[in-house]
Amino acid sequence: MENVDKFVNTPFFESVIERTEQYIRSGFPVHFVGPSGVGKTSLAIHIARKFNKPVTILRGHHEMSNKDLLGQQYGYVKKEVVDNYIHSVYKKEQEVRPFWLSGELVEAVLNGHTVIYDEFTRSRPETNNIFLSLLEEKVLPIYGKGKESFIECHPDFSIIFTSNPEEYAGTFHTQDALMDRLITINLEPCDEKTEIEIITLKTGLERKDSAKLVRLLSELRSLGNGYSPSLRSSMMIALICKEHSIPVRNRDKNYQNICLDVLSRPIKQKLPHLSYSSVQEQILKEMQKKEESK
Ligand SMILES: Nc1ncnc2c1ncn2[C@@H]1O[C@H](COP(=O)(O)OP(=O)(O)OP(=O)(O)O)[C@@H](O)[C@H]1O
Repeated sequence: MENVDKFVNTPFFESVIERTEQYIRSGFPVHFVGPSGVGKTSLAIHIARKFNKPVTILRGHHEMSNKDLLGQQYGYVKKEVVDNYIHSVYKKEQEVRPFWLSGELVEAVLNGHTVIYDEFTRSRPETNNIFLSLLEEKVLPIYGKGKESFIECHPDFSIIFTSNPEEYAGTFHTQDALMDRLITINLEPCDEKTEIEIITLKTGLERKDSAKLVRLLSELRSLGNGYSPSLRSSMMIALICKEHSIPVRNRDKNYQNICLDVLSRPIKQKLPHLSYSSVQEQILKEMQKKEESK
């Protein structure tokens, strides 16, 4: 689908985009924090493109190490020069030196890329330590490469971090010193109008059907705490309905089944005291309520 990568911009995003651009142009790194599926990565990519520099995306994970970011020795290269120009003289010179493969962050720092470090709290704090000097002193320390111990940061280099809130499974507590260097913006879930726009544009579902789906999701989100089911869930349902010509009608059995399959897990997460079947009853009850109130 042609609109898959398109960022849907509505008044909801205007202020945060403007502020982020200002902070970055003043040389400060920005950090978007928010629940899963709220649109942090999409927003970061959209803003990063505005700087007209190559965009490097790093994705944090438990196994990420300094070697991934900075590079590492990757075997050896051997150079051999044989001089046999005069028959009676045979000279051979050999040079063996370690082959260094630069990490992605090095390229980005040297060449002034805009970096998105997505889900950075999924990397270990000790891995993220290198950002302390990069963000403050504008130098990147290079370990294990002999004499050259740091590289200077290109003036165009900028960086946007994203993360889920700390209580999310699989995230590490970030060192205060790193948090202190970032401007952290808490991303709230978008408003209904924006969600309808995103679904309509990205899945091709008719606007009135997107609106119906978003209303149902909003009701279900108001049960329990937190932002769930996410925008990802509404897009999944919309795309399946669109591609298989399933009517977005609360009494339609196929539509009900898709909603139950996609929504039961996230709703159960919000309402852990309920059994799986009670969660499904709750979803169906909400769907019936909507149908009656039409
Ligand atoms: N403004 C937008 N325009 C178009 N699509 C969007 C927009 N915001 C979010 N989306 C879509 O919603 C889905 C979730 O967005 P995204 O991956 O950016 O969320 P996230 O907050 O980074 O999630 P996670 O924390 O799980 O990585 C994606 O399919 C994305 O394309």
